[in-house]
Amino acid sequence: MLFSEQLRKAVDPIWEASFHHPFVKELGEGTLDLRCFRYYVLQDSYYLTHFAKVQALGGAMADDLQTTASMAHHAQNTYEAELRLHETFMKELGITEEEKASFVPAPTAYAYTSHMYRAAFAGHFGDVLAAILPCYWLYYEIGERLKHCKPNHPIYAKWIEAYGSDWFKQLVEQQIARLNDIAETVSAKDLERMKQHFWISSQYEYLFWDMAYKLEHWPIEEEDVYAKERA
Ligand SMILES: Cc1ncc(C[n+]2csc(CCO)c2C)c(N)n1
Repeated sequence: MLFSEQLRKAVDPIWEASFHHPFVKELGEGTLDLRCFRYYVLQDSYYLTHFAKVQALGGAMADDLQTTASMAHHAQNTYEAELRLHETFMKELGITEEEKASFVPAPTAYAYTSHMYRAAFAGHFGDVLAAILPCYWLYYEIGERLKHCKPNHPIYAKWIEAYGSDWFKQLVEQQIARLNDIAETVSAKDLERMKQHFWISSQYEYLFWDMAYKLEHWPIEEEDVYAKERA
């Protein structure tokens, strides 16, 4: 069994939980509360900024120049495809500069991005790839599942379109193939560590939906901007 297949099997219950999370289901149905999506877009912009940095770190850690160049290209892609999409959403949702300036990463967004840096710190390029692969792969599977949903909210339809597209499929396949190539060359101990990064990232992907659905916040905050909305 390919290393990627072993990983996919190990996280199946976690990914199933993501597929059935109310955030994902309601996004597909178009019934998701816009406050949750708005919150998600802000937290995800923070996440993507760090994701691009981790991709660039991975590029710096790669053994060959082709992979370095490819990872740098992927980092640019995160900016061009996803962060720009979020910028459009922010405009459409009327998120103000003031709101952006007072942004605070939520506990889960902070923990998830920290996990990716920690994986990078663990050793080699394979660690980085294993930690970032669920982001590509899970979103691809969600995109495939939601592809046929026609939520009557244009923002949700645009989100689904982004992840259900063919360019995205190629991106995911390329990273899976890369991970399998690396798996052939590293030790059993390395593979175990990579498996753990993948598993933890999968758990955080689930937590990320949950964070947005519940408008998660730190237990003690000077000014809780979401307190009024939760009340
Ligand atoms: C929490 C969270 N996880 C995964 C993605 C999806 N994603 C993030 S970077 C990347 C690769 C380059 O586009 C992909 C697919 C997201 N947006 N937010």
